Amino acid sequence: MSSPADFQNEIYLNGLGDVRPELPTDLTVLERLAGERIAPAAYGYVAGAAGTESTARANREAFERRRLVPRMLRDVAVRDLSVRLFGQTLPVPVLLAPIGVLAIMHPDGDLAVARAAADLGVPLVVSTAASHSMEQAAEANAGGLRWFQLYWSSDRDVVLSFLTRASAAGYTTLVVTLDTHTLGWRPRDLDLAYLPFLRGIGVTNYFTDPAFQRAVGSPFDGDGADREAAIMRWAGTFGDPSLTWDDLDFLREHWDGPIVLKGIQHPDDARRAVDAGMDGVVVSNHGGRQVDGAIGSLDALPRVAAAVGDRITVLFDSGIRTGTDVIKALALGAKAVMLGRPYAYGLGLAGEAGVRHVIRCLLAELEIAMALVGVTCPAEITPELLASA
Ligand SMILES: Cc1cc2nc3c(=O)[nH]c(=O)nc-3n(C[C@H](O)[C@H](O)[C@H](O)COP(=O)(O)O)c2cc1C
Ligand SMILES: O=C(O)C(=O)c1ccccc1
Repeated sequence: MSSPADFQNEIYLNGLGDVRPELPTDLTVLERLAGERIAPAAYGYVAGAAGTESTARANREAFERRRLVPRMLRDVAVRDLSVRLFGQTLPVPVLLAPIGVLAIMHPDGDLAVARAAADLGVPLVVSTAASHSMEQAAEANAGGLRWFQLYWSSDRDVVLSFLTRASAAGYTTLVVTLDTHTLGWRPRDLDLAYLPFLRGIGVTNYFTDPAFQRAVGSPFDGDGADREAAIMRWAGTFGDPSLTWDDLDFLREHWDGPIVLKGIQHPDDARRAVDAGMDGVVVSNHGGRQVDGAIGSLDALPRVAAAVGDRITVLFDSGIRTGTDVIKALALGAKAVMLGRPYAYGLGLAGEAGVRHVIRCLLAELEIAMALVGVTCPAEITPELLASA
């Protein structure tokens, strides 16, 4: 049986034949490389964050501030990275975060990511704003575990249609993103006046949707004069800032599987998620892309985890860059984490191979670090592994 940590041996053995990895194995270095090689507007869209980007920095700083305290002589020869979530076994406590408009990184976009995820056994969350349709992504992800991320459109017919399509395409869990009913103020994109959607990227799920097509006026082929009308319709209905907690009943009624709320930072909101009958929350600040000055996501995690206890599942994202980051988030109460920007950079640098590289680096480092801090499985990762602040 191969394990993620074997990637380390593979790299060193390849070195005997003078073959070295084509991309950096430190994902923060890979991020810098992406800044040098990827077209500025596209790179800026991915790397950018809201305002002065202080929250994006706070996300990283919250990880830097916490330190692990390794334990010795605990027999870590046999490791099992799997976790049980919502009645499913995930091979690793890591999922790929939903990232829209991936085609700005590489023409294969979501298909390359979906293939790499299925191949490496990493569950994938496909974005509503994907560059390929959710059905195409599902096909590329055949045999993989996939969840669907919903941007809750102000057009309820479109929401219903998305839920029906997602269920039919084998998406098991619904991730509802609450923090982006409106785009944050993003100076990098504003300064370049660059928004991919207005160029028709990231709208495929809408353009292929029968309810959306009806609203624009059929027949609609996504071309010519129709196209502009469709993009404007998208811009006008993408989010619904009027939503409240009561609206969650609508989703419960129309989605059979687990529902997870993404973008939770306050413990009271986490409690409300429990009260609303949700199955989980993702502690996330959208990678600092929405509210500049918001709390670093890892700093929000302990109080959210304490608020919900074991009643629902706590997931985490925003700032995961290394295997030890995963350990820190799990130690503070997350059951699993979502990896964001790094895999988009991998995609931009080297397509599917780049995504594979990023995933393999993160998981290898995670398994190795788990063994070195003295744990054999995610359940053994507890707050005692952290130095008290
Ligand atoms: C380019 C880009 C596009 C994103 N698109 C979506 C999206 O469509 N849906 C969503 O819920 N989150 C989206 N996110 C947020 C990610 O799911 C995740 O919360 C964030 O990337 C975590 O921060 P990190 O990448 O710095 O770790 C996007 C993030 C980036 C960088
Ligand atoms: O760019 C984003 O952060 C994002 O999540 C997004 C994706 C699609 C539409 C609008 C925002």
